[in-house]
Formats: sequence, structure tokens, C-alpha cells
Amino acid sequence: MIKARGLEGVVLTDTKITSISGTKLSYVGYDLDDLVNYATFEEVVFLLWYKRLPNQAELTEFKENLFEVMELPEEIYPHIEHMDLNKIHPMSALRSVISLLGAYDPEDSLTHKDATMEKALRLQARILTVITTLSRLRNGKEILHPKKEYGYAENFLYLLKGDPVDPIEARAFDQALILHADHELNASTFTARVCVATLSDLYSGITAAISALKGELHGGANEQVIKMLMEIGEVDRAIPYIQEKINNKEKIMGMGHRVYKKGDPRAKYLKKMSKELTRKAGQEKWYQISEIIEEYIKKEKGLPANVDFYSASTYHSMGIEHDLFTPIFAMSRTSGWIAHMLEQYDDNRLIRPRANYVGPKKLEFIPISKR
Ligand SMILES: CC(=O)SCCNC(=O)CCNC(=O)[C@H](O)C(C)(C)COP(=O)(O)OP(=O)(O)OC[C@H]1O[C@@H](n2cnc3c(N)ncnc32)[C@H](O)[C@@H]1OP(=O)(O)O
Ligand SMILES: O=C([O-])CC(=O)C(=O)O
Repeated sequence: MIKARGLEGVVLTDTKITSISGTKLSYVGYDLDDLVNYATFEEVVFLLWYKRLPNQAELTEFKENLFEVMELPEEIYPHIEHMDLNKIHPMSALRSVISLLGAYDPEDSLTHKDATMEKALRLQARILTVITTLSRLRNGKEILHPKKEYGYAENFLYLLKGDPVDPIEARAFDQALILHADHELNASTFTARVCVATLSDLYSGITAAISALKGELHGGANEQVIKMLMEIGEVDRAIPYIQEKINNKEKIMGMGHRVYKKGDPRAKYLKKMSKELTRKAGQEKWYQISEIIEEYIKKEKGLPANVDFYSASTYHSMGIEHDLFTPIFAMSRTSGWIAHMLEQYDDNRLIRPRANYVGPKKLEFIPISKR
């Protein structure tokens, strides 16, 4: 038996979705740099699911199809209204509501491909509405309805904050969604694939994946980054704060990566966005503190910033609530999770590794009355 702690370096499967080579990242053969500069999130979702870029007519239809199913079904609202949304973390609420949406979605056979793609569309469209609805309800705001003329990123910002949607923010947010859309066999994607490899459905896979993304070693790191920035508060406190953490052998959230040892290719884009948007919001200090931390950790520990690091100050500068950062990651990654689950269905084998037993052996059984 081969043993690899944390499955480091283990190749589970072939994939046609995402490739990581050194510090180069591509989706279905397209360089991330081109996608982030020239594509929209919807084009990337289409690419991940259908393994080719859409033409204009296909993209228009895909966007319309997403829009058509964006509203939440009526039967979901009583469940949400029963949740104490000011106490429950939105990532937990999201996990539960996605599971509920699955309960109300028809249980079609997995061999019925069209039905599976319709489910995929409903999931991608409604995860947006779930997050914005959770936020608006807990803030006592009326629920808004998606607008057909808005793209996915714009609709998210609109449903969250209302009009007007700032075009600079909307483009940055769209790019952030592209940057988070897929990342090969990260922990949550692996979780989704393990789940559906039992021939469970897409909702089960997404619920499982959200659960895995929630942890702070994975997607949950972005919320921890903003928490850290807020604790630091001022530029001159950054170095002493980080030094103390390092002396206490604590991890610095948003730094380090299992695969990228020399740099995460997504981080430079988020860094640029953070610089521009914090400046636009008159909050440049969050970018400055982040940059000090990044340089210090690189020099002292040789660790690069990952995708979660600069997304924190970027989203903060857009006025997004901090506990929505990880749900937003989930919203984007739903596209990649779905792509991977579809790929898993296409060439499925149950995922079932082994464990090396190291506990006690041949113990004498003592009946409960004598223990
Ligand atoms: C979207 C994403 O999921 S990106 C990752 C998001 N997660 C984070 O930002 C959390 C902070 N980072 C980490 O915990 C890690 O770097 C991970 C989990 C991302 C990758 O971890 P692994 O490849 O398993 O590395 P591992 O945790 O074993 O660390 C190796 C060494 O580097 C150190 N290290 C790794 N990351 C950090 C960090 N962020 N801060 C300080 N030290 C770190 C570890 O303490 C360990 O040191 P040691 O060998 O002296 O014990
Ligand atoms: O690939 C990983 O291990 C984590 C990551 O960066 C991601 O999921 O985007």
C-alpha cells in the first residue's frame, strides 16, 4: 500500500478541466490570463461544463437560462425564515439551504443527461440568490428580484446591495469569480467527486463541497484574512503582529499552498484589484497592511500569498460583509465543482482508499457488566 499524508502528490484521475503547471493555470486549455482579461464568468462556466467556449448566441442563451431559474422556489422561504440568520454563519446556512433546494428538486436518474444539466444550471443560478437572500433577510432588507439585463456578477452585487451597481466593482467581481472558478483537485472538489462517485446527485456533491470549503485551511481562509487585517488595524502594527504569530507558531491565513510553492498565479490579479479598489474606497491601508504581511512571510518563511489573501481586502473595499467572503468563493467554485462531478459521472469508479491500521490488536472483550 502507498501512504501519502494528506494525499500529497497522489494523482487520483485524468481530467480535461484544469491544469496546474508550475505557476501556470489553465481551464480546458485556455490560459487563465486570457480568461481573466477577456472573458466573463458565464463564458468560463460554459467552458468548464461543455469543454469549449460558447459563441455569442450560445452565451446569450446560457445567460438567459441562468436568469430564468435564479429566483428561489417559494417553498424554500419558510425554511429560511425559521433560521436565526443573525446567529448562524452564512456558510452553514448556505450548506443547509443548498441541501434543502436539493430536497425539493426532482430526483432524476443520473443517466438522464439533460436533467443533470438542468440541475447544474439551477444550482449555479440559485446559489447566488441564496447568499444574497440570507444577507438581506438578516439585515431586515426587502428581497430584490434579479434583472435580465445584468450579468451574473452584476446580479449578485445588485441583489446584495441594490442599485446602482458600480461598473468598476462589477468587472472586478466578475474577474474574481473567474479566478476562483476551478482549481483541479483541491479539497472541496475532491470531496464533491468522492460524494458523487457513489452515484449520489449534484446537490449532495455541492453540499459536501461547501462543507469542505468552509474550513479555514481552504476557502474559509479569506474570512480569517480580513479578521487578521481588522485586528492589525494600522500599518505600523503589521510587522509586530505577524512576528508574534510566527513566534507562537501560528499560521498566517491566506499564505502558503499545497501545490504552489513559488506563487499562486491568481494572487497577482487580486492584489491589483485590492490596490485599485481600496484606493477607490479611500481604504488603502488594508492593501498596504496586506502587502507588508505578504513581503514579510515571503522573506521569513518563503511562502507565497494564495488566492484567499488579497480577495479579503478586495471584497471588504466593495462593502461586502466579511462572513460572505467564503460563500462567494462557494458561488464561484460551484462551476468547477459541477464540472468535476460531470467528469466523474462520465468515467466513474467508486473512490475508496485504504487506511493502515495502527491501533491495538487482539484485545480481550470484557462484557459491559464487568467493565
Ligand atoms: C483556496 C485555498 O484553499 S488556498 C489555501 C487557503 N488556506 C490558507 O491560507 C491557510 C494557511 N495556509 C496553510 O495552512 C497551508 O499553507 C496550506 C494548508 C494551504 C497548505 O498546507 P500544506 O501543504 O499541507 O503544508 P503544511 O500545513 O504541512 O505546512 C508545511 C510547513 O509550512 C508552514 N506553513 C504553511 N503555511 C503556513 C502559513 N500560512 N503560515 C505559517 N506557516 C505556514 C507549516 O507550519 C509547516 O511548517 P513545519 O514544517 O515547520 O511544521
Ligand atoms: O488547490 C488547492 O489546494 C486550494 C486552492 O487554491 C483552491 O481550491 O483554489
